[in-house]
Amino acid sequence: MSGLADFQNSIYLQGLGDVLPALPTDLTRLEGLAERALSARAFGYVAGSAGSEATARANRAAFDRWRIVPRMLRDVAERDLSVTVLGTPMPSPVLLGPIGVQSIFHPDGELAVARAAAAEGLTMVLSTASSFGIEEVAEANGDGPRWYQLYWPKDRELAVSFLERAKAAGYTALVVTLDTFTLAWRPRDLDQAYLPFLRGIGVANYFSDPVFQKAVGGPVTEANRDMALLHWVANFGNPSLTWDDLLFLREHWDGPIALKGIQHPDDARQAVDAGMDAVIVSNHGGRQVDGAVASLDALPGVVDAVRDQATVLFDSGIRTGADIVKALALGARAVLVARPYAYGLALGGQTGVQHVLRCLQAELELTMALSGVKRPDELKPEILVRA
Ligand SMILES: Cc1cc2nc3c(=O)[nH]c(=O)nc-3n(C[C@H](O)[C@H](O)[C@H](O)COP(=O)(O)O)c2cc1C
Ligand SMILES: O=C(O)C(=O)c1ccccc1
Repeated sequence: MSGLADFQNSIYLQGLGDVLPALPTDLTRLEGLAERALSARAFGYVAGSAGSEATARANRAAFDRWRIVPRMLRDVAERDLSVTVLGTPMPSPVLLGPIGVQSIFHPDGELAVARAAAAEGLTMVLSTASSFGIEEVAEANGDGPRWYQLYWPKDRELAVSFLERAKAAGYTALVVTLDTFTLAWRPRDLDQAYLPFLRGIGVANYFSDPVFQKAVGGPVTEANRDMALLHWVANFGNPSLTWDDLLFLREHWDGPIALKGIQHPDDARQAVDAGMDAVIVSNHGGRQVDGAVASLDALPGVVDAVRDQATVLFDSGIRTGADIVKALALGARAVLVARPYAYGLALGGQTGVQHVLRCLQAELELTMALSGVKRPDELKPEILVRA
């Protein structure tokens, strides 16, 4: 028995005093509960995907087409899920993926998530589009491990300022998201004509930035707020970036860099050629290209292309411990989870996020052990069959 699965025992023991878990332990049920807890706008924003949402469905269906074949009598008494990813030690191969504008889910937003991540020792990836600033979130995260996700703005000076602030605030690795230089066609948000940024939510890092402030004639007040929001819209994403631009990032960030949003093996190879440390196989949880390949189906090709020349991480569609087993078996070194912890945040603040993280890790550990696996690096494609 190891620490992660102790969570299971503690639940049963609390039951002896008639205390039940505050939230379901089947994390696939959280979305339905969050729908009741959140405003229609906030729920549509988090649960929604691009277009007909075919990619989001494909992400889930891809997990279901792989099945685990458990092995017996392999002495799994001593289990160890810890890994080190891009220099960051982790108790299990699970990270909190970047999610913007978290204050629409809970007033404490990223601060609650930063505290939850630190309490569990897991790495959080802070979005550029956070509702609280880089420095405030770092403070809430304390000694917890943290990475920074960059939405690369048009203004290079602003990009450099974000990187310098993240470095100074103790974020150790950089995640550069490539698939969202503009938001996709998202009917749930369009039908409600809802974009949080235009309401001034999710722009904290911009409004607090000295370079941004210089461009809008000083600190953002009521007087220049509309102008500042228009400047945000004009600057948020940069559709003209190419592979050559990555050199600029390398020059301004001296830690590890991961490219997020990779699906094609050739793009993965280009990332390696550009000296990147990692790629994150992701289709943004189906929120960008409707009708795209399921992220899990894209994973083996990327792993094959990269071999051991870069670290391969994975996200999009992870909801259970078994999903994590499948992604690791197909070659991911670790996974990022997103919507499940946003639902935990909506339903229970910091405690809700910790519930999600504990359930996922306990279920991962138990599923591995019951399948005959003690450590993440023992997970190989051979443990899976096609359904
Ligand atoms: C509400 C919401 C906001 C997001 N914001 C960001 C973001 O700011 N930066 C980013 O790189 N990815 C963002 N993502 C994408 C996630 O990091 C992740 O790639 C995706 O949601 C993974 O799929 P999952 O939700 O099925 O776990 C966001 C996702 C959601 C649901
Ligand atoms: O909503 C998103 O998926 C997302 O990644 C995003 C994009 C712009 C700002 C904040 C979040």
